Amino acid sequence: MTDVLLETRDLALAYGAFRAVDGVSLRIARGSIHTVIGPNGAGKTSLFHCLTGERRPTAGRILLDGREITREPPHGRVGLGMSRSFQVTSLFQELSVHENLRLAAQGIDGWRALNFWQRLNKRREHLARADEILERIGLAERAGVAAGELSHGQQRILEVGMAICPRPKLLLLDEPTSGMGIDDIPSMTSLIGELGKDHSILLIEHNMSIVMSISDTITVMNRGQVLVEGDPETVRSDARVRDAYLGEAA
Ligand SMILES: Nc1ncnc2c1ncn2[C@@H]1O[C@H](COP(=O)(O)OP(=O)(O)OP(=O)(O)O)[C@@H](O)[C@H]1O
Repeated sequence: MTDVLLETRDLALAYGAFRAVDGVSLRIARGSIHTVIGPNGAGKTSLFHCLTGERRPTAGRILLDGREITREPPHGRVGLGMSRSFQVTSLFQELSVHENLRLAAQGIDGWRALNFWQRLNKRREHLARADEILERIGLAERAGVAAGELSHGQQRILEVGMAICPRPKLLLLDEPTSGMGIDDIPSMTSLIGELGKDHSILLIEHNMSIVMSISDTITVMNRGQVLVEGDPETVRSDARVRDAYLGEAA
């Protein structure tokens, strides 16, 4: 085992002649919260899509735990321990909060192949996992409510809970606070900070106060490339970062 959980080497994604991701080399340390920021159009979402397997990079490599996954399809990456929460809501709206979590815990067990007793044991395990996650994400009191009845912010929190149910090696979060009301943002921030204690997380986030308060490492992208990387203090005080964001405002 190395300390680097996810690595990209000279990763590129071109749309026609335009290189949205242009030679990005990242090293995500095991056990860290690593955030990618950058002005609009910097290439963050394109990078994220390469990592999840939704987009095939035009050049470069991706390694998870030292294993090449560059050509692995999205479901293969999930099987290898990468889990993501979605920007668009992906819950079963009619099912209860608890049932959504149980289904997520059941995830990739492929339990149709198991015998009856194993199935029963697995079911107990999944129920226990759902209970544990309910507590962890602070939705225990809403366990029996249909997911569709939750506030938007609570739905986003449930999505993160579902993403951690199968005990992923790496949790990928794409703008978990997008569309959230100001009142819900602190719960999401503290949830991610809390999860960072025993998970490795790659986060894409616009909200600077969140980024600065919970990240161990920040990679700043600009025009498809890595502009600066370091801890929050280093990034905050870097003139190139200020210039990139000022350029965006202009
Ligand atoms: N499917 C596509 N076809 C062509 N160009 C695209 C496509 N998707 C994104 N782009 C372009 O690639 C560049 C990077 O976009 P991307 O969405 O990755 O940036 P981003 O950093 O996530 O931006 P934002 O913060 O606005 O979401 C932008 O100039 C965008 O217009």
